Amino acid sequence: MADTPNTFTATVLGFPRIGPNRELKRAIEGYWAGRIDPVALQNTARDLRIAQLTAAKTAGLDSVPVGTFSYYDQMLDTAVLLGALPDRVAGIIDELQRYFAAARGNAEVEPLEMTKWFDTNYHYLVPEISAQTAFRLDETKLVAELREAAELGIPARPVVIGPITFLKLAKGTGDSDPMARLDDLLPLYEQLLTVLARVGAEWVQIDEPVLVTDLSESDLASVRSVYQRFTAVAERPAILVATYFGSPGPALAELAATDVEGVALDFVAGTTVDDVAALPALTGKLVVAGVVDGRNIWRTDLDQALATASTLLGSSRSVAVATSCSLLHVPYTLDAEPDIEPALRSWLAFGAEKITEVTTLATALHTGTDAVATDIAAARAARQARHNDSRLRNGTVRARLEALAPGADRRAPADERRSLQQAGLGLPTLPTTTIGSYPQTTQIRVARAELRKGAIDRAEYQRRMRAEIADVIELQEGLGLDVLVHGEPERNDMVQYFAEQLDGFLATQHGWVQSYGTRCVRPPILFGDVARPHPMTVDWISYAQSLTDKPVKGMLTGPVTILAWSFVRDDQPLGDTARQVGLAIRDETVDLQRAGIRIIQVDEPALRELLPLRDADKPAYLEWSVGAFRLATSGVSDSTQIHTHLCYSEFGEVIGAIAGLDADVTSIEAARSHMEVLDDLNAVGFHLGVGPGVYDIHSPRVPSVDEIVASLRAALAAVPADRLWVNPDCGLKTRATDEVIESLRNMVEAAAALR
Ligand SMILES: CN1c2c(nc(N)[nH]c2=O)NC[C@@H]1CNc1ccc(C(=O)N[C@@H](CCC(=O)N[C@@H](CCC(=O)N[C@@H](CCC(=O)O)C(=O)O)C(=O)O)C(=O)O)cc1
Ligand SMILES: N[C@@H](CCS)C(=O)O
Ligand SMILES: [Zn+2]
Repeated sequence: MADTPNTFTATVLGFPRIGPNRELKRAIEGYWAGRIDPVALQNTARDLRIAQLTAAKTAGLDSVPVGTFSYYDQMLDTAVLLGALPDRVAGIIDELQRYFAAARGNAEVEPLEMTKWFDTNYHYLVPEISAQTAFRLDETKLVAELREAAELGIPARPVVIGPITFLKLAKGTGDSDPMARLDDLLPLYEQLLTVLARVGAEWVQIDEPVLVTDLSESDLASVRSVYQRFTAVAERPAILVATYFGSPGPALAELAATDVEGVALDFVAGTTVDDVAALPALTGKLVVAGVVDGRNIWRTDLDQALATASTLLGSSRSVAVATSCSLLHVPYTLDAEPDIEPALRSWLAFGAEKITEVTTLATALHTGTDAVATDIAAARAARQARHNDSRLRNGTVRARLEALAPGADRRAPADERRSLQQAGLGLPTLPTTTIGSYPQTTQIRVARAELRKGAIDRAEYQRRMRAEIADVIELQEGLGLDVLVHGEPERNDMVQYFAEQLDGFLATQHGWVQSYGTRCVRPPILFGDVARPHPMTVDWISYAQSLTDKPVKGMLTGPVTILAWSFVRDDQPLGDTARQVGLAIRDETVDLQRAGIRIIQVDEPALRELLPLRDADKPAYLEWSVGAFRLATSGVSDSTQIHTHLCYSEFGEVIGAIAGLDADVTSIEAARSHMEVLDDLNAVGFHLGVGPGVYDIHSPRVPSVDEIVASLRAALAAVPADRLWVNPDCGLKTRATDEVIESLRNMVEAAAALR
């Protein structure tokens, strides 16, 4: 390692990988379905990587991340890199098949668990580490991608997830704590450093986002010892440790105390120039300044970003301009959105535009502002125009929120509501229901695509969706479910659907972002005050209710989830925006009730996801998030039953907040954690209705009646029968119709057997 490595000036921390037109999604799904062979898949992947590398170099990045491409997920790739796939897939000889078996399971093996990547809407696969995991370096993928970039003359910087993040996010199997295996993992990283140096890497980026969470003293000590140890490797690239999604807080001093050559810091999500100035030990290092937001889509305030970078230059040896995190979390380019109105468009920057912002800032920082004066002036004008735009403020909504009485988000005591609701609904004990969506068949998506292209008109679209609703109602009546749903066929997505109908939001046509594996979402852009110009769901639900005497649940997405899965405005506190969305949903509940709907479910699967990463910030978040939900659900009368639904997370830290939501019935993912959530709810005095998911909808496997009876018996050990509901873990939109019918038939039979 040379004493002074060549530094760089402009970079991003990682790239999206699905392809600008979701080419990778289509290729992988084609490979799974046997439509294309592995070579065709690999060719698509290579073409996407090469296009991206070339574009990055052309745009002027002088260090380009390599290795952030993935067929499914970067944590899974790291498990492959370290030989840490679970034994149950070891017998699968074909590498690609083994990889996808770990990712999504097959008829014989269970996949790895999936969970949210910090506070984002991206899901990673959770590595399983035991005392026996036999780590073994397999650098094939990373080295191949590095060589691929080198052949194109790209100044490539390999990226790997660091050992502390890898182990802290892993799940211990047996009694073992993954962190106990840290010392066993370090020689592999040391070996990797040497391999990368020999292939020509001048720098390596080691991602340690876990450093922005609260760490124990011993973990902090590991930060210093691990990275100091890495610097002792004789033949290695310069080391850049990357943190993102927050400030590394005390971990920064530990890194500063080592001889690593650089640190990447997120100045959008909390790190400050003072944090850097306070650590003289950083003076000799490269600071990669994440001043361009990698997670949101607003055009950067170049004046402010440049001020930050310039100040840093005063206290560091060198400064590179960068995005705050990988571009994984934003769409590829604004070029794909010709329909966005020009004024609004000028406020935005997607992936490609962010790369340009980075190079503009790097030029300004290192060469002077003259060369980019026009760009800086244009950004300033766009920001000013956004600030002054009348659509940002809706006086009526603000006045309505101001005028709300202090008790407006409270309902009568739960027991009073319960008797009223039971008298009105007359449900049996252990009522059966589903979470809302039924399979989103190709037929449904094609109808929507045809509507978009103008091949069918709105009346025809409505006719087809009504036919879907009628089928789903008939199916549920046939199965003997007690509380029915309309099946959500008309929804492209449970957030986008609402955003498309609310003022203050902008929906994109092609702004796809990976959520997990090949599944993508198009987060709407929340740019201004939110208002509901007209009812959003009443016609569909009323139609469904007209087909049956059983109660049909109105189905809405809650304010916290709408925010979590949108690009949110950055010019006011999120809690204020949440109240505006809460008010819009409240109006919808009132209209549903007026239309004769007696049960309304308001989904909040993202309640846990938005929980701040540091303990100190959690109480304030829980206060506003619970408040926004209560505002959304307290406009109806006490005889209307409010349900909520939570999934996709470990609920431990939000269990008190779930009780605080005060929903009459909460359906909650529980099957995979064997109903443990019920004990947690009991521990916080939860006494409302609860529907712990009795089977896992993430797998195509049909649960038997006996299995569901066993789940229900486990639930009955924690919850009295008069509070227990029977439902799957989550919606059924990603499942096939045949599986759904069989599974629900067994679920209804299991409930009947226990009654
Ligand atoms: C519950 N989850 C959600 C999250 N975030 C959201 N914003 N929404 C969610 O529901 N986060 C946590 C989880 C993540 N889970 C999932 C599960 C499934 C998907 C998924 O299936 N995504 C689809 C795209 C869904 C969609 O927007 N559909 C649109 C457009 C459909 C489309 O691509 N049409 C084609 C033409 C028709 C065809 O050939 O199928 C086209 O336009 O080219 C719609 O239905 O109209 C996916 O395909 O990835 C996401 C997150
Ligand atoms: N009502 C939604 C919730 C998903 S979390 C559904 O059933 O798909
Ligand atoms: Zn769910």
